[in-house]
Amino acid sequence: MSNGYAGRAWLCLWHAKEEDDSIPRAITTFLIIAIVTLTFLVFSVFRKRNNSKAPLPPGPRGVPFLGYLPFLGSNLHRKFTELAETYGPIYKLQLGSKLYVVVNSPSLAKEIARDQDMTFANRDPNIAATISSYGGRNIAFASQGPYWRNLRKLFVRHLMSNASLDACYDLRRQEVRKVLRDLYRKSGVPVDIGELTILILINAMMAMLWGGTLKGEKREAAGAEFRKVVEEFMVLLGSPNVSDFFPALAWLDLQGVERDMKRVNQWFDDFLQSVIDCATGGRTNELFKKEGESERNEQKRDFLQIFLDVEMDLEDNHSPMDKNRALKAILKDIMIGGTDTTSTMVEWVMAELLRNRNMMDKVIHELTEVVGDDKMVEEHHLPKLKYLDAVIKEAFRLHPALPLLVPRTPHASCVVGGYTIPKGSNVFLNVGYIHRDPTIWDRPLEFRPERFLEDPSKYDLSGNDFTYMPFGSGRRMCAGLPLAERMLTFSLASLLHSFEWELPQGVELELSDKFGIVVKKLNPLVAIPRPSLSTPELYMSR
Ligand code: HEM
Repeated sequence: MSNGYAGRAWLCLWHAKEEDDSIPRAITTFLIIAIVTLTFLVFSVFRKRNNSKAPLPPGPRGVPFLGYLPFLGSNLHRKFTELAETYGPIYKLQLGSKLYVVVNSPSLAKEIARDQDMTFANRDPNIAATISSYGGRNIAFASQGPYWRNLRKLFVRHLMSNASLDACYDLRRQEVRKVLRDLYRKSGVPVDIGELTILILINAMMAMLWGGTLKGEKREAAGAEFRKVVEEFMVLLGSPNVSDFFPALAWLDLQGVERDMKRVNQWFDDFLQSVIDCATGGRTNELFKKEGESERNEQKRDFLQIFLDVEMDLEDNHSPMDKNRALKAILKDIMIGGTDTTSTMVEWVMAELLRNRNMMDKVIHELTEVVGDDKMVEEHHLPKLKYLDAVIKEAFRLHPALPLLVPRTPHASCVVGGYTIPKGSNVFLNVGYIHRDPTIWDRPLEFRPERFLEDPSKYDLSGNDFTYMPFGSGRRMCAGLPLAERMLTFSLASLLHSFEWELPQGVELELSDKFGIVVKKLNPLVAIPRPSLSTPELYMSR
């Protein structure tokens, strides 16, 4: 019987005389209620089956409208760890109108980053990231597809290859040597290690990006300005923004994040454009003509020059303007993705070594053996520094710069660990938690580099072992790993070989951290350098 027919029958019977029709009327009413209920039940079961057989992951309850937002606090990584203790290997959080899923076990991380890597290969950039990436058009935030694939291929093949990195070694070495010279002059004076290393990283990155293009004072001036801009950029990228949790309110830009990011981004953009113009000797639309070629320095091939010479296959649109934008997006990927992360790790390693003097002694002993105290560190020494390598790996385990990686977004609903992860949700791989899991690591809170020496082939940084992945894993893992490894080890080896480091008198070293897009030490590390090389002339070498 259709609902329309049942409805008409019920109306007829209802208007019949009460005394004649009370029984049929009751039966009909009962039948109609039964049919409507049955239809509703069948429909909801059918809908549930159609959607998925698996439930959503468990998770804490929030409050109406805001979800779990009021309970998150400012140290996201610690809150996520606390929740993992209660809800287990996978849980969900409703934050405003968005659903977040946190994964806390190696086996589920493998399901995401290997078994279903393709499904989870998208990102959902927040508003600040969307602005800074030209609407998700850089490597870090582009959705997977031909554009992202080609951009990443270009980056990895042409910039991160051993040949390219060897070709620009001289450019980054000069920057490290310059800092060592300055430090020599400041011997005995307390130094903020974080400030020192971000300076090394920004100057070295700038040298590699356009060091053969922009020289001398122009570059020095740009370095100081750049540091301020990169800092502001990182704060804006990591700020919790109401507009991200409630897209319907985004037009109000309540915290002004969108406004501020547009301003900072404009500075960045103008600067990059002027460097590109300088390299090409022409305007944007002449980018891929070879007019500026004669002025280029072929001896020191910077990244910009490598890029300008490469055929860019960006698939969707081949207009010169688009290539120009892709180029700027990649330059930003390197400046933003590569400087703060690497310098933060230098600071963590130095802090752990200053706290564990016996390990510091072992590192110094190894450097003396491999390099000699009458020489400066060179990149060819690095593969022989096995103990320093283990110290760095252990620092990545206990203090991963991005303990939640960069969230991934599935392009379709799927099932992980028996739970549905809906399309479009944001998925965090909680690497910080996995790296301290006592079921995986013996005495996980101890800093013990020896664990990486026991079986050196077991752990590397390439994300193949899901118990250890400070650079992520799968197709979205860090694209800059080869450069990060070289820069981090070279900077640390140079600082530790050229100087003895000690804490200022009375300073108590503690290792608490603070959450941000990169997790840093809460209190800056301050230490005093004293020259340790055999002759002062070595510090003056270039
Ligand atoms: C110690 C230094 C660094 C650490 C700890 C680090 C860590 C990471 C992590 C965890 C991710 C996300 C991986 C994922 O989602 O699975 C990432 C992505 C990325 N990193 Fe790094 N990174 C470092 C240095 C660098 C450097 C030096 C560069 C550039 C030269 C760089 C460029 C990128 C890019 C472009 C992405 C996005 C990849 C994509 O989405 O396809 N990173 N990095």
